[in-house]
Amino acid sequence: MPLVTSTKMFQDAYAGGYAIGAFNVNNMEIIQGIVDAAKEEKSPLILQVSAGARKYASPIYLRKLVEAAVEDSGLNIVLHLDHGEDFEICKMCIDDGFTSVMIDGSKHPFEENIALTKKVVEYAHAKGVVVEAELGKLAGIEDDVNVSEKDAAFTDPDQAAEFVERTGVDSLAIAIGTSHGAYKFKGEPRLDFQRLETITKLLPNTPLVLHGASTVLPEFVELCNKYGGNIPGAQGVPEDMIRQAAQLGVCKVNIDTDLRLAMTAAIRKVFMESPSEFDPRKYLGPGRTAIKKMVQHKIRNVLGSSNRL
Ligand SMILES: O=C(CO)COP(=O)(O)O
Ligand SMILES: O=C[C@H](O)COP(=O)(O)O
Ligand SMILES: [Zn+2]
Ligand SMILES: [Zn+2]
Repeated sequence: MPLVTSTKMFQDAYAGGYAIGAFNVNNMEIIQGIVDAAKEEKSPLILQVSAGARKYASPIYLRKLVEAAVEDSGLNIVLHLDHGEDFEICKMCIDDGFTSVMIDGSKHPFEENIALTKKVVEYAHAKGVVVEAELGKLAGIEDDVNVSEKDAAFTDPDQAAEFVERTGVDSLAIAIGTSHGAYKFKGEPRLDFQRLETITKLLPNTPLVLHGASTVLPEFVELCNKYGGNIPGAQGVPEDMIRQAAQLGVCKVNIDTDLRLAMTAAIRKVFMESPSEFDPRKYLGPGRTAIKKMVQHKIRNVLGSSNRL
């Protein structure tokens, strides 16, 4: 089985009202945990690599590990660049065999974002690679932010329609109130579902992407803290909101923080309970198992992508 693009995965997910998990990978244990879970759940899968991950593990190691995962699992897997910030990194990944890239031009003015995205789309499509772009600012929106500030940060539906039309991009990451990391909301979690519905109406059949979609399950924060961690006040996107988003055109759900928390909790537990242990396999192994359980939970209970191969 080869690396594949997300085109068919997204079509099926859109029609079925479920979403595909896009999980960030940084090393062998993380990749193995995720792929094992997807295999057991018979789920489509996107593995995504950030610039930071490429710097940490080196591009060739990550690519070869993902190739090994494809060969070993027999799964169709999408290899995706997460948050590519310029044309060069997108080109590098496309030339390197990635099947999907994100060009994140969201920090640029609208017209510049369009020009940059279009350039990546032209290069990628010529090589059979698909492209995700982003419109709107993902930074966490606090309760005391007023309506016009929120309007400026969240994705404008009319602009989204124009953006997709003019760039020919394959999927679009939108800002409706999520943010990266473990501290997403100060008060009650809230996402702008009305905005999401408007975007979906204006862009029927365009797969939407939700970044910053970790739930930050209290159980795992508590485990980290119990075993010597210090992560106070962490809060993520409730699982029901992810389910709701998947019904409204969101086909790709990005998850990194929840994997980090699961792995960290498991490793902390070994360190606390077995202080004389110093074989890395004895803590990286449980870390890998924790990743697998977390991904299995997401696929089965939140994203709805089990048995969708
Ligand atoms: O959006 C993400 C990667 O692009 C990850 O989001 P989380 O920090 O919520 O896991
Ligand atoms: O969107 C960000 C992802 O969580 C990746 O994070 P990173 O840049 O620390 O690798
Ligand atoms: Zn962004
Ligand atoms: Zn992201």
